[in-house]
Amino acid sequence: MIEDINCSIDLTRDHKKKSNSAKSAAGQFMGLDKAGSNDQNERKHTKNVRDWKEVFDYSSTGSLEIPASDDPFDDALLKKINQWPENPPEFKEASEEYVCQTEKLAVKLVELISLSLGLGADRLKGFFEKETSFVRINHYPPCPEPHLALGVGRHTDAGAVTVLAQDDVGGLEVKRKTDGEWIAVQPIPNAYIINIGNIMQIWSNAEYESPEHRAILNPEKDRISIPFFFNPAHYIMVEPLEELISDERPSKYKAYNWGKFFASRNRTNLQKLNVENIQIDHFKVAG
Ligand SMILES: O=C(O)CCC(=O)C(=O)O
Ligand SMILES: [Fe+2]
Repeated sequence: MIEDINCSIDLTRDHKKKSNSAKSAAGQFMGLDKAGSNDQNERKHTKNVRDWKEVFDYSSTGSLEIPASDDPFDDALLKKINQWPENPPEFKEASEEYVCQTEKLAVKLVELISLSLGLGADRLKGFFEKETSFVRINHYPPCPEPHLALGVGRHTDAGAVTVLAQDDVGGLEVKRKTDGEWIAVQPIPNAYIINIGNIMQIWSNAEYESPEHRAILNPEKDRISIPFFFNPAHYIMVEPLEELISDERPSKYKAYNWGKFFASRNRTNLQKLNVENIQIDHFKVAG
């Protein structure tokens, strides 16, 4: 992937140790937007090419506590509170019920993954105590020139696991590792797509891998997809689980702070940069 990028941000500092001095900055939350301006109309972009979409985000717990910036020496925290539209009136309740049920599924999946790694079912539970999970409702409007844009550019999901619902339009593609070919993920009615995220890749010391994926556009039809990103607490240092490290299988990644990674991704999602945004490859142990 992106071997030649210099990551100038040091996310390897352990922020839990410094959290006593953290200043909490209250802010509003909608679409990870501290200014409180509803970002439903914002065109997000992945990998510095504008994505052809609008999004609506809400957290599973009603609010999120995350670092105010990706500066490793800035201990300020930001509390982002869900913002709900008045209409349709059922929207808030339906959305909250949706995330409540989806989260139960994500918890179960993480337990099963944990068992599959030869660990106890609850081994990963503690990481999610002050979780930063959220639902994103993606709306991709029809695109008159679909070959010139992407709904979401290629990326891997940053969190632990993603539970993704999509409508019947189709557009999600996953990159096949063997030949780099983009393969369409056909919508299956009433079925979720489960995506392994970067954090699970690292916890499992690459026993699991987070696949690269993207969403292409349709010239005529709107498309909706709804990922639930199951994410740990902001202060968690992400690193391979010690039970999975041995002389035969040394740790493949350096530890990094989840909250700072998250803040960095959010910042670079909103800027036009000359480099691509931060990737877990930056934390790969050389050699
Ligand atoms: O629209 C989709 O199917 C995928 C969306 C996605 O990958 C994301 O929001 O991270
Ligand atoms: Fe994704």
